[in-house]
Amino acid sequence: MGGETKVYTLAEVAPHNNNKDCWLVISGKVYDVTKFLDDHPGGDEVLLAATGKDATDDFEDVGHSSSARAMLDEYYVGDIDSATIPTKTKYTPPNQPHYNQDKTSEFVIKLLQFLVPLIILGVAVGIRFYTKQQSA
Ligand code: HEM
Repeated sequence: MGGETKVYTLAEVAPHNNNKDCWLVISGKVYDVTKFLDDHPGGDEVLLAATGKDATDDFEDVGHSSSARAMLDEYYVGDIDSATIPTKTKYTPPNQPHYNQDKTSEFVIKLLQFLVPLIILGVAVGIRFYTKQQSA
């Protein structure tokens, strides 16, 4: 009976971002929560703040109950074209071997900074000791 699932782009969903018309994207699905705004135990502001983006993390971070999850069906209007959701910025770790190499030379420099004055001091004390002995 029902027609095909409507697939929305994020650009189509994003304008539904006010208290007269509020759509959310959660776990790949689009929900029209306009009628739920006043009833949401977490308040309407958090829902409005979660519009225009993938609100999955916002929804999950709250740890919604299973009854809250069951309510989702009621507001379902279609699916989101996931290609239109900007992917999360991938963290690319710094070049590891190079980074390690840098660390090693940093360590050697620190060690030298510590050792060189000690060596100079040691040599100076040695010379002083030696010359004192000779003149005595
Ligand atoms: C259609 C989507 C949503 C539905 C059906 C929904 C439903 C509910 C329900 C039933 C509760 C009561 C506690 C529970 O049963 O878990 C709740 C609490 C809450 N919701 Fe949502 N929620 C939705 C989306 C969101 C989003 C996108 C946010 C954004 C952060 C959010 C934030 C909160 C917060 C902060 C509470 C806690 C309120 C409190 O305990 O004081 N909700 N929600």
